[in-house]
Amino acid sequence: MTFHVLISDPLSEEGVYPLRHADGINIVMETNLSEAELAERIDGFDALLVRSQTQVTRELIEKASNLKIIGRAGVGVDNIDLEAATEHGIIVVNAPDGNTNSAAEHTMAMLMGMARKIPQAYNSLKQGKWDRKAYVGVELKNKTLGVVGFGRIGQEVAARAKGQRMNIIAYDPFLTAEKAEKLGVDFGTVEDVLKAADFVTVHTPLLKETKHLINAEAFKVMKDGVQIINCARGGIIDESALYDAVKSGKVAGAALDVFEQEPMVDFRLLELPEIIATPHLGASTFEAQESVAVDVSQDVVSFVKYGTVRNSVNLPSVPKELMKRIEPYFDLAERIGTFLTDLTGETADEVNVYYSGELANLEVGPLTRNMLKGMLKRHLGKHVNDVNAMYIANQKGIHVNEHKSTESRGFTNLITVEVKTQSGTRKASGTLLNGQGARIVKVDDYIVDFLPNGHLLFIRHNDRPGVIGRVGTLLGAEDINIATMQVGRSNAGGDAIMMLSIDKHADPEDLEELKKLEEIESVTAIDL
Ligand SMILES: NC(=O)C1=CN([C@@H]2O[C@H](COP(=O)(O)OP(=O)(O)OC[C@H]3O[C@@H](n4cnc5c(N)ncnc54)[C@H](O)[C@@H]3O)[C@@H](O)[C@H]2O)C=CC1
Ligand SMILES: O=C(O)CCC(=O)C(=O)O
Repeated sequence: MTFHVLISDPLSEEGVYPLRHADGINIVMETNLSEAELAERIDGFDALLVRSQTQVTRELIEKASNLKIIGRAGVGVDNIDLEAATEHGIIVVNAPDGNTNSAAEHTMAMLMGMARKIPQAYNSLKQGKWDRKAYVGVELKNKTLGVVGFGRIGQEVAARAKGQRMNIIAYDPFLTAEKAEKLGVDFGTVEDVLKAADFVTVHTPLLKETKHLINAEAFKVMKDGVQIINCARGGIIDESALYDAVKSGKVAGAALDVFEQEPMVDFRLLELPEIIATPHLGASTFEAQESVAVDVSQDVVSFVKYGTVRNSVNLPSVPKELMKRIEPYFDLAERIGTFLTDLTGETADEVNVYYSGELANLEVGPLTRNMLKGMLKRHLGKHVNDVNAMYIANQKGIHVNEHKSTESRGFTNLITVEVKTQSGTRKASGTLLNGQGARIVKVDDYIVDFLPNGHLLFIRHNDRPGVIGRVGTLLGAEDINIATMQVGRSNAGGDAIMMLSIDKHADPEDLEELKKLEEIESVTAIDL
């Protein structure tokens, strides 16, 4: 089957090499589509690759009934509705490191260009003026650079600024005293940073919390004559507050690569000679563009070939080594989930997943997601996958808890899922037998041993002589052949179960006669 990829923003041709050379992938590059045209075209595509221009909105995602993966050739995913993607089970991948260097270099270029008024001087010179007095700058040496957002780019900028003999003070919620000391920077609160800095540079993502982080209040805290840079995202700095701060002389210079609205429509800020700007060029180098496009292309290829990705934004990525160890359990976990849904015939209020033996030492999140996928797909169909299984469970008010114990109960590995519903608690345990595949080894409190696949009948009955024979006869009368049968009981003459594997699906009417038998309490058909 061909996997169709739509590329809707310009990506480096070298960067899409991995896609072009993978079997079964068809690429369509259409980089001039309007929002409406894209919405018309999107259905039928399995993957969509974008940069920052294409707005991947909820409306677009809802029209994309085949979409499985969105690749962002870059870092910021604020142009993608992540919640809508997750809800629809679409993996979003980005390229977190490919443009770090370029963005840091661009920030330094903006810092130096701003401090020495290079764009302004160049413009003046081009107009035939030899004006040296108007373009006196300031040195960076011994000045303090305040870095707000000390992730990949913030740290790279700081390292370069130290080369200019600047002092660095940074704020990031993840920056600790120990890390700051190791990196040779001071650290403090946002306010500490804004107060101390001669130059401020922001390197956070645009989030609810960072929108207008630099606003009129923040400008008040800063030194008079501060200069400010935004090479991260438009909206982190409140543009209207910046305009006023520059006009009033509080801010002596600003260097902007990104804007609240892109492409820019309101050029008012650029009427101020103190402001220099570029049209979102932070990542626009041949190297960065090739690197980010290669990264997302490789993730799409890996998704098509192996179903795994490296840089998912809405699904925790699983290291290769871990993946090798837990992948064999995916199918078992999913089947236990489906088995329990059929067995209970109800939706769960609470699900407890117990991992024992060697699984207790591993990160088991991906297994829990696969189990939930199995559990939810019965009612929600193919729409559920491991990207949205946990999200959907939470949305539906199902509490999911993971528990681990190294005690192996005689098995080298064991997954036990306990489901609490309105009518009670049911559970099933499964294991992966070396070389023999998956087995369900316990249902409720009964020890069993059956393959979790095909057509199954779970029968609860009273332990009486002859009941097994009568079940066989009645199924025979319905032309249902029994392949295997397991029985278990609490005590002789007490509650008992039969686990039958049968050769074809049993319709409810086929089971009516069975249910009428005096000893039978319940009959549940399960198809895995
Ligand atoms: N102009 C351009 O072309 C480019 C812009 N970018 C933008 O640069 C930004 C940073 O990218 P990276 O450094 O790669 O990301 P990153 O994820 O490595 O770093 C972001 C840092 O911001 C911190 N942060 C989050 N909320 C914060 C808050 N309220 N206050 C202070 N810090 C906060 C995070 O803890 C994190 O350490 C992103 O917005 C990205 O989209 C990235 C590449 C190119
Ligand atoms: O695609 C681009 O050129 C923009 C890069 C960017 O802003 C990012 O990676 O967050």
